[in-house]
Amino acid sequence: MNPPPLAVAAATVAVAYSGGRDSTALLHATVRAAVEQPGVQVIALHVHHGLQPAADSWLAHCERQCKAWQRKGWPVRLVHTLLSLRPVKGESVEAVARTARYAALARMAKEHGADCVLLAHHRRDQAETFLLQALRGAGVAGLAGMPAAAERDGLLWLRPWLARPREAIEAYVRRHRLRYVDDGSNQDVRFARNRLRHDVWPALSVAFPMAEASLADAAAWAGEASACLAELAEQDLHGLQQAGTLQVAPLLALSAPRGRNALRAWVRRVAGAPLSAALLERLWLELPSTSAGQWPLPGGGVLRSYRGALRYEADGQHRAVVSAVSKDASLSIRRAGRYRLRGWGGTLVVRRVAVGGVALSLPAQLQLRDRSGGEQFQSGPQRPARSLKKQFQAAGVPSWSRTGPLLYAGEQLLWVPGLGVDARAAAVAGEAQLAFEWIPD
Ligand SMILES: Nc1ncnc2c1ncn2[C@@H]1O[C@H](COP(=O)(O)OP(=O)(O)OP(=O)(O)O)[C@@H](O)[C@H]1O
Repeated sequence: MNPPPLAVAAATVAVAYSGGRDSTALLHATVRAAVEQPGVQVIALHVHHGLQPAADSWLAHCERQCKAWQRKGWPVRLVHTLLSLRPVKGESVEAVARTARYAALARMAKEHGADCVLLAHHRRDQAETFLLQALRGAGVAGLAGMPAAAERDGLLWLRPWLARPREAIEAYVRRHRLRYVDDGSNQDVRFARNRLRHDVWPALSVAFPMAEASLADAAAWAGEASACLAELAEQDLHGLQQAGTLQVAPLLALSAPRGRNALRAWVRRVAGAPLSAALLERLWLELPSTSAGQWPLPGGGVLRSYRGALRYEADGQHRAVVSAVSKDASLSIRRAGRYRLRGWGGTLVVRRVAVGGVALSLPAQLQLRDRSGGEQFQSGPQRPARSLKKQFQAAGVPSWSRTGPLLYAGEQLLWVPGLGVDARAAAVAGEAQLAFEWIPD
């Protein structure tokens, strides 16, 4: 089996290592590939969820395994986090564990200088995810399953074996006589994925021997469809957004599937959470006849329509929390993603773009500042630099769209919320570049 793509990774590569069969195989293959590339260090990240007594012995196993490989001179070390999760009644244990696990993995990776984390999901996991999503009635974004590569929390998350059949990983483990731990909770049929594995998959694979490959293909098609919908929404939102609001009349002039696609994407962007199917349905029915209305979002915040524009407002409780948190003065951005800045009361969304951004290297050390009054901003290459106040007035940026930090690299002003990139900092065409968007809470 091919080793994971270390070429894309930097000097330190992190592998999420539960001690189970798949991540043991991936860690082993990664460390062996690192042996061939002097200078590359592998860190095995283990999360102890604090949910099962047996988890102590899994951590001990992972420690022993990494020490044994170190004794062979292999460039690997274990880093772990102990959590003590106490899901409250009604919360899904799996969901709580997953959220906390990814947060712990991200924290450990960053602390130890890795900017890429490898996960050991394979083709069977993808096929199962597709089926589980379909059984939940998901749309194409859910059916797309897990991405092979994703940028999140300032890290690159890779699943190098996502297209590999499960049998190939089992064969690898046998060939190298790898020892791994068996998580007893995988037998617990209260969890949907375990029911699928134990009750459905054996029968399905006998009746349809190609099930794993076909379902993983279907997930890939759904992924393409989902990417097309996201692009279409991006294009549509370009003409529908005005100063942080969504213009209702042009939205409703789109065909229903296209308009709903744009509305879903906008809410996800401003509220940072998906719109439920039921609320989307309601909005689509009520927007045409409501001149001033409001629709609370289950995750907090409210959508308000007024004078033909739809706006998102975070709830008061949330705002109180924001004002109690101090404003970050610096930020390191090395890749696209959503950067939540609680003290500033919003989220900085960073995207890769072909034109109109700043060079990829500039945001690596950003300073975040409030307006002090003397700033000069240049809106185009042939334009004079003018005070921010004049630029805001000329561009008709309302006061509530002027919130958010000014972004600087050293003393160079890069970007201003509501105005965009300062022309003096703009990247040249063809250069790798990033664009920003400020979304207030
Ligand atoms: N406790 C953990 N600590 C670190 N990484 C984890 C942990 N649990 C899961 N992962 C990572 O997420 C991947 C998927 O986890 P999941 O629980 O779905 O699979 P799994 O069948 O337990 O995988 P494995 O056989 O490697 O344990 C794992 O392969 C591993 O890379």
